[in-house]
Amino acid sequence: MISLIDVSKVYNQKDNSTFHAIDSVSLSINRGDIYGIIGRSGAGKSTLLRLINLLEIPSSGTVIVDGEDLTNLSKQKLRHARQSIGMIFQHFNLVSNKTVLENVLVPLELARYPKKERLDRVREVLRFVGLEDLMSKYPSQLSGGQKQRVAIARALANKPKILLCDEPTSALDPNTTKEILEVLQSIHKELDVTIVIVSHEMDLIKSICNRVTIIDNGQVYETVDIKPKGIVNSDHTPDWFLTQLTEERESDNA
Ligand SMILES: Nc1ncnc2c1ncn2[C@@H]1O[C@H](COP(=O)(O)OP(=O)(O)OP(=O)(O)O)[C@@H](O)[C@H]1O
Repeated sequence: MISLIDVSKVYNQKDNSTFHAIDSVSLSINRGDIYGIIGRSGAGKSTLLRLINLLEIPSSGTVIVDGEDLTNLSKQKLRHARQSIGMIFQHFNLVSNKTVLENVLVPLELARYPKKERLDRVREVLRFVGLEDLMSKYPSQLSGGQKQRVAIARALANKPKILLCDEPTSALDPNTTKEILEVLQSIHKELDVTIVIVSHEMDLIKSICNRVTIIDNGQVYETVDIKPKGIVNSDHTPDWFLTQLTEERESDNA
């Protein structure tokens, strides 16, 4: 589904030296994978993800998505190919002065989706993420989890085959993280979308990914197949918080 062949991304530094953010990376992601990319801060995870849809143009190497060499396409053809690759971000990247409905409309307008069918499609994807009732709200009126759902709906609008997720739950609490992971899992199962997730959170990666690449210093350190553990139930109720805060005090007093 996705092949990166000997891909590098080199940045020019202010002192005229060069920095290899991604250094000769080759990897393949199969159709149907929930593929994790993990590594420490600055390892190159986000850069690698953005090379898959050419948000970052590789300095060298080849990026093949669904049989098409993206590195060889004209701007217009690349724009078209990108419609089958949705993306979500840590901080949601919604347009603040547009409503939920208008945010989800944007990619449909850009893709020249048939005008008469746009509203139905917006409703359909918002229903899928459970937000149909909030269509006329603005992002500032939503919780973090709701904002990420809108971002997911926007990413799904053009019926992508691949969803790229850059730290999708890093700005969310454990309860909301669980909800978003469940949405990602249903996208994978029900819509047959291949998912690539960048995260530094080991629990997240272990819960839903079936294959994981560890990135270090811009290079592939190792790729492993794993058995996803399932999404942990993190029902952090007020009682849970209280117990966490007081159990140490009680054992100190014992
Ligand atoms: N536009 C840029 N110009 C110069 N250097 C860059 C640019 N973008 C990223 N880098 C550098 O490339 C390296 C990899 O960055 P990247 O954001 O991909 O890492 P990461 O693993 O996602 O880190 P984090 O987990 O902290 O987000 C970092 O050292 C970063 O400073």
